[in-house]
Amino acid sequence: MSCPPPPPASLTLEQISWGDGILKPVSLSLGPGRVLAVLGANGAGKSTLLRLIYRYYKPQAGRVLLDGQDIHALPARAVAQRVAAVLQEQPTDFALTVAEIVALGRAPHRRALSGPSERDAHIVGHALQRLSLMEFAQRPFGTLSGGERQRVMVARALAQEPGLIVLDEPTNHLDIRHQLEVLRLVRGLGATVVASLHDLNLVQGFADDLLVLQDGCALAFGPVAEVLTPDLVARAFGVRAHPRGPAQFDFSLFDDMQQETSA
Ligand SMILES: Nc1ncnc2c1ncn2[C@@H]1O[C@H](COP(=O)(O)OP(=O)(O)OP(=O)(O)O)[C@@H](O)[C@H]1O
Repeated sequence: MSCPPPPPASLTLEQISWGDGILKPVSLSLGPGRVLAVLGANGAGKSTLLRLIYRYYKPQAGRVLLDGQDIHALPARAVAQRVAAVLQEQPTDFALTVAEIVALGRAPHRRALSGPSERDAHIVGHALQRLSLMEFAQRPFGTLSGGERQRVMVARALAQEPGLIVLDEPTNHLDIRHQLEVLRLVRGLGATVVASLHDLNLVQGFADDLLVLQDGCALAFGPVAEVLTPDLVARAFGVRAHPRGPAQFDFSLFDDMQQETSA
């Protein structure tokens, strides 16, 4: 059964602010399929911004537009059909199996009181496969490692078939191979993506655009290659960015390397 991917969403933030200065007015526009990384020191306002985008918070002022429509003028269910969030907080219902957690991603698409359809089961199976979780499908979620749980959360978002996927530090708990795999997978979904990251080295190769926050203010926004400069790193994080020395490595997946070698 083929499942055409959902169309990517466009996202516009119009002067959104929250919490009496915790997030000061931020504006930006992302075209369908763009990947935005959000960077900033601890407490800069990244999670707050993400919560406004996935409709967990309502802006104190301003609007979040999804495909041109204010998300607070839309029913919550309509937003849930278009926006998936992968959060740092994970489900506490540890008794559910991995397959059951991933199947929760289908909930916004189901009619009240109706059970999972054949298509739902297919999409859940596909999401488990893409995150290499088939062997864990019947394991209780609570028995998984932190990294395995994080992959389950990404699989649940995938099962939701979103047009916009919001991820709060998606590489937390992941070893270097799974970090690269998850970011490549998220990038390859074709959805519009907003992800907060702490590792500056992961931004290049993952994101098209970069938003840097500092003390709740947008310090910079634009294409990664233009925005991510030593000067910006110094201002946002208070550290000096050095060119890589001989004991430093850039990492890539083996199949990426094979493609590069055969190119
Ligand atoms: N509900 C709240 N009430 C009061 N202060 C809050 C609330 N939510 C967030 N804050 C404060 O707002 C600031 C921004 O928090 P936020 O979680 O958005 O930062 P962050 O950039 O995601 O940080 P980190 O990298 O540490 O996860 C922090 O100083 C935080 O303590």
